[in-house]
Amino acid sequence: MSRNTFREDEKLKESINFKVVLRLLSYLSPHKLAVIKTMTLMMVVVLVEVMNPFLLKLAIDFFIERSNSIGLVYLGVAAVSANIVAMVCSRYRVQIMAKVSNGVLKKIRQQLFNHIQRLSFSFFDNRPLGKILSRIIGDVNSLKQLFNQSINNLIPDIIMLIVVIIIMLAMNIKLAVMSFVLLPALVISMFVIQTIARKRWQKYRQKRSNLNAFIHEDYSGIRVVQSFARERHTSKTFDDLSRTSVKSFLSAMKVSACFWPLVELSWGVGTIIIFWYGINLINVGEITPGDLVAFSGYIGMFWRPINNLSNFYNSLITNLAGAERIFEIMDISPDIVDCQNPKVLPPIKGKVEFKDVTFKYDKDGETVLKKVNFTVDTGETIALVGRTGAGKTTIVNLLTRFFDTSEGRVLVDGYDIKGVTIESLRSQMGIMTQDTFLFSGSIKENIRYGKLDATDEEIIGAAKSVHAHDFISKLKDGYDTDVHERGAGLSMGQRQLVALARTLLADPKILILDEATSSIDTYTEKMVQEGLKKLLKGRTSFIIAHRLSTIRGADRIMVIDDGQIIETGKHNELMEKRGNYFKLTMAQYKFLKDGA
Ligand SMILES: Nc1ncnc2c1ncn2[C@@H]1O[C@H](COP(=O)(O)OP(=O)(O)OP(=O)(O)O)[C@@H](O)[C@H]1O
Repeated sequence: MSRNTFREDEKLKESINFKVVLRLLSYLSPHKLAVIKTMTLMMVVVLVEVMNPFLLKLAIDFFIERSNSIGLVYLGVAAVSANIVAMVCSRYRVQIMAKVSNGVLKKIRQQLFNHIQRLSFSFFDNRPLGKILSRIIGDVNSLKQLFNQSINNLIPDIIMLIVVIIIMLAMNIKLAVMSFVLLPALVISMFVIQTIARKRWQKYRQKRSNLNAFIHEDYSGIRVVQSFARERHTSKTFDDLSRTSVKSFLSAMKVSACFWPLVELSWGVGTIIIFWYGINLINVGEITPGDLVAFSGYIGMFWRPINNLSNFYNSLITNLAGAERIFEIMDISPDIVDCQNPKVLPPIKGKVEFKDVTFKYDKDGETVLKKVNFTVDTGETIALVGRTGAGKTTIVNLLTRFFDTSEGRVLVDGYDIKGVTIESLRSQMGIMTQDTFLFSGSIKENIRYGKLDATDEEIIGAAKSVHAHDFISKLKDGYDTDVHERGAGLSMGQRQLVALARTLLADPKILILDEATSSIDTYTEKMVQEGLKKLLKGRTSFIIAHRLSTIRGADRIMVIDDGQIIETGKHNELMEKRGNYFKLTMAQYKFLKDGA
């Protein structure tokens, strides 16, 4: 999936990629038995269908002609019975296939979901969420059509076509050849129509995907849209995208609509030719009237699979593009993975070391951290300060292995974090950022996310520690109060208190608070700081805060500038030094004073 926004069309493939076809087919291998069953049932259906015109010929030429009504009744009963059997087989076949195709799709969707969850931040940073969603939902659904069509129609159609051609040739070569006269012209026109239509349908998909991406982006940023009163502006963008999408739909429809009339015309003209030529053959005694009636039945059976096959070809190309996009995502390896034979990080104490750490987000991009060195002892509280864009968040992103160092090493309790499993590393860390995300569900469930087997007492204990208990108890349903996705329904400060309780419940040995308390008012923050003080005991913690008043009590303050640590010390030491920290503090103090 290419990196883009709702303004750009995704690149789509034009030809059939057989590797993709094989990869798709491999999903059927656990269902071999079901596929064999379906094929057998389909053969029965095809056999009965092919038999019908022949039975009609028998009825006309043998029984009606000789006025043998008893024979006719027997033949009728046999034909009806055979068709009932075919109907039952057909129904059973559809049931089996529905089960198989849904099983396959469930597996693909699950694999895709699991895989995307493991992908690195950079994947999500570079792709609109709306487009990712259309992969998981839209593209997987389009595969359903492909699976159903290929197993339900493709094989029976091919078998039907071959059998019908053989029967027609066996019945009368001249009449058969006459039936095929229109075929080359039709195949060429179908091919032309399908090629144009396919391109247009692809265009429509691109436009629809852009529209999805825009809707998602707009709704995610709805607060910004409304606060700037930009509804009219976004409605216009929506209207433009929607109009383009409808336009591309209509343009594709226009071409596709030519398809059926063409087939029906060929079918009709073909049948007229057969009757005209057939009557001549009857007159010279070369065929019987029964032969002609049977032939007209076979001609329908001849055109139908041709039409289905060309439809299938079209759908194959269109839907394969969906499959390709799915596999393209599945083939993206996460940037951050466990090394070969990783160790499981044992329960840690919390010592952290950065050794000559250099880092760039992009290979050719700017160096964001330059040979950073520091050691943090177990239980120390470190504050990272510095102007915006200095590299503070990047430092903690490296510690949590959301990104890997470009050079140098990060050690936790002496273990190089690249040598241990990501799960054993991150499960011992608690990370809280400013954009607190709460899931839909009760407050209790949200706190329990930190420790899935936590008891109610533990949950309440954690909430009390961060002073969240008071406000939660005042809510109508207390801890069972429902919060909506992202925490709507709670104030920003309340959301952060819940998130703090969640993080503390996880009992991490290393705690990272990245602007985590920025939305808590000074009074609440004071309480939280009290609670945190108790809980930070015995934990190594990194606090990033622009509000310098919040980090005064830190054991050590590291001032970051341009990817380097330029000052280190306690608040008082740094203030006395009158260096960068002093300047930052004074600037903030002046700003607050002027603002007041
Ligand atoms: N995902 C990313 N891809 C590319 N560059 C990034 C990415 N994240 C951050 N950067 C760049 O890295 C530099 C350091 O960013 P970082 O987020 O570490 O700064 P910060 O000190 O935490 O800033 P702030 O106080 O504003 O949060 C910035 O120049 C930023 O533009």
